Amino acid sequence: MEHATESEAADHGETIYPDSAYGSSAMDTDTEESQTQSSITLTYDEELIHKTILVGDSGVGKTSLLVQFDQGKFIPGSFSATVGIGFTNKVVSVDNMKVKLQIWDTAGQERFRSVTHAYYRDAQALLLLYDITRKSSFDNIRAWLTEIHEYAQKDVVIMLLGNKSDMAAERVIKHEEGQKLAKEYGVPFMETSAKTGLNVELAFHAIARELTQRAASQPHEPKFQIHDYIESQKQKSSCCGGLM
Ligand SMILES: Nc1nc2c(ncn2[C@@H]2O[C@H](COP(=O)(O)OP(=O)(O)OP(=O)(O)O)[C@@H](O)[C@H]2O)c(=O)[nH]1
Repeated sequence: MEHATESEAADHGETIYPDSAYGSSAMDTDTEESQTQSSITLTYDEELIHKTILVGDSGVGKTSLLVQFDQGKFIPGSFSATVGIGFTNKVVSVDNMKVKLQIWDTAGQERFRSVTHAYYRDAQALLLLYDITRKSSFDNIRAWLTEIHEYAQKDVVIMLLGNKSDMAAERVIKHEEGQKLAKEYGVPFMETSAKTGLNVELAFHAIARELTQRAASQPHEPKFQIHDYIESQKQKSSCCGGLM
């Protein structure tokens, strides 16, 4: 099994999340409005912690998407590949309930694959990203899905995201291609931009809502329809802003 060391990270000029593979992380910011770990202790129900993992090829924008969701900003400039794995906690509201998303950001590079596989089985949701300007990242989605089916829980919620939608001039993967692939695998799909923030909140809120409804619903109750929710919220946000 490959392990990332700090000296290895320094050699490659990469970002490392110290000790994150063993349960703590430099990225553990535990925020709704950047709350600290201690201030949040009593504000959420322990049962409503949902583990979500970001996966996809190196450079598709996983870290950037998480930073945009957590801090509402995009840091342009040189690309610093993730080493190993790190997590960020973020509290979101679902129907007036506080729900904590523990979001694991994985390294897309092949050499860290065995490290990240170990985290799949605890994940309740998985955001699978490709870059709309890089065909290879889209072509690799099938291989990612094969891995996911091998290592993750059977009922894991998967969402396909075509990131970097702001880069219209460099686009090589059409929106419809992403939609078609997602349909083939029966997973929800949307295009996102970690730069402009397009659909970033929506992606994470849809996951939070789906997992919360699953946790709370009775067998006879109608199931939450994540596809319908995403479509309705896309329409709302293009007209009025804000998530319901
Ligand atoms: N224009 C644009 N650039 C983006 C977007 N998302 C990420 N980038 C850029 O793409 C590069 C890679 O982004 P990262 O977030 O580091 O990619 P990653 O998937 O976390 O990469 P690994 O850590 O190696 O797995 C960086 O230079 C980002 O600034 C986006 O939505 N739009």
